[in-house]
Amino acid sequence: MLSLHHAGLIDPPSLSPLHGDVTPGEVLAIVGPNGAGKTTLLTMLSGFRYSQLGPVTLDGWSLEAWTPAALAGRRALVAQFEPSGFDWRVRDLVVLGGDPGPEAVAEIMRQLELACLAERGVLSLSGGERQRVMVARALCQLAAARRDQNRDGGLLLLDEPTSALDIGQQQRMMRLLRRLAVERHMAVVCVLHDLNLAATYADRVWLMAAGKRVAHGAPSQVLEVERLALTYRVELQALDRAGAAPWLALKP
Ligand SMILES: Nc1ncnc2c1ncn2[C@@H]1O[C@H](COP(=O)(O)OP(=O)(O)OP(=O)(O)O)[C@@H](O)[C@H]1O
Repeated sequence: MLSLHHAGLIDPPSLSPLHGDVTPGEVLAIVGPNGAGKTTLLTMLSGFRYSQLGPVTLDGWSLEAWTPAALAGRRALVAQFEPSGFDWRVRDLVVLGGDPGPEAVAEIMRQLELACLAERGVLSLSGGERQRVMVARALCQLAAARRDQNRDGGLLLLDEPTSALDIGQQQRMMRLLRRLAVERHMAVVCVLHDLNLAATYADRVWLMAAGKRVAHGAPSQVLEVERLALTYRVELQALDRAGAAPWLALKP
């Protein structure tokens, strides 16, 4: 379990103290306007940047206490902008962070519809294809560690993993993330700009604005039209869906 104990940052960008847990088996969506601090928060949750206030702990240990190798076996980050200098073959790139073996790699490639792209150079791929490759790489990293340590779980952090995907791929990506949480007992943290994806697939939502978490809870509690209108400075209309968070649409 990942826990924040009044964790935050002082340096610009600053993050106001946050308290809370991210638990295995759940999908947590982090939403908020541009510049709200979502990527900064994800960087702190992943241990690439340490909290300057209270600690962030993973399974009871401060992230600072983890060695890079041990941490790489427990959490994987899919960043918003991945370096793409070298024209890796897709098959080689996906196992760069860890190789879980041919069967597991083939399964991950199948899940992300990459099998037919395995021999291609990554620079020749479309934006959406490349985005799926980076998710596959993170899944291979965690699967390799799970196999070596003979356990389930892991923390998967993704920064806007659907930003380049068509709606079909968005649905398949979000369904995959849900399955990984439920069936593999992973904790999935996902920065999303699409509030309807957050409403449909997340168990909980954190709404960020100006470096602060301004609301958190179930999607139906957090994603209220009035709150979003104020936070995003947007005019929205909500279409009711029985038992679920309303479907949000821009007013013309
Ligand atoms: N090194 C830095 N020095 C000063 N300000 C920074 C630095 N890095 C980021 N910022 C600022 O901190 C704020 C939060 O950035 P962050 O990338 O976390 O936002 P975000 O919510 O992920 O935004 P977006 O939705 O546009 O991706 C932004 O205003 C950004 O310009």
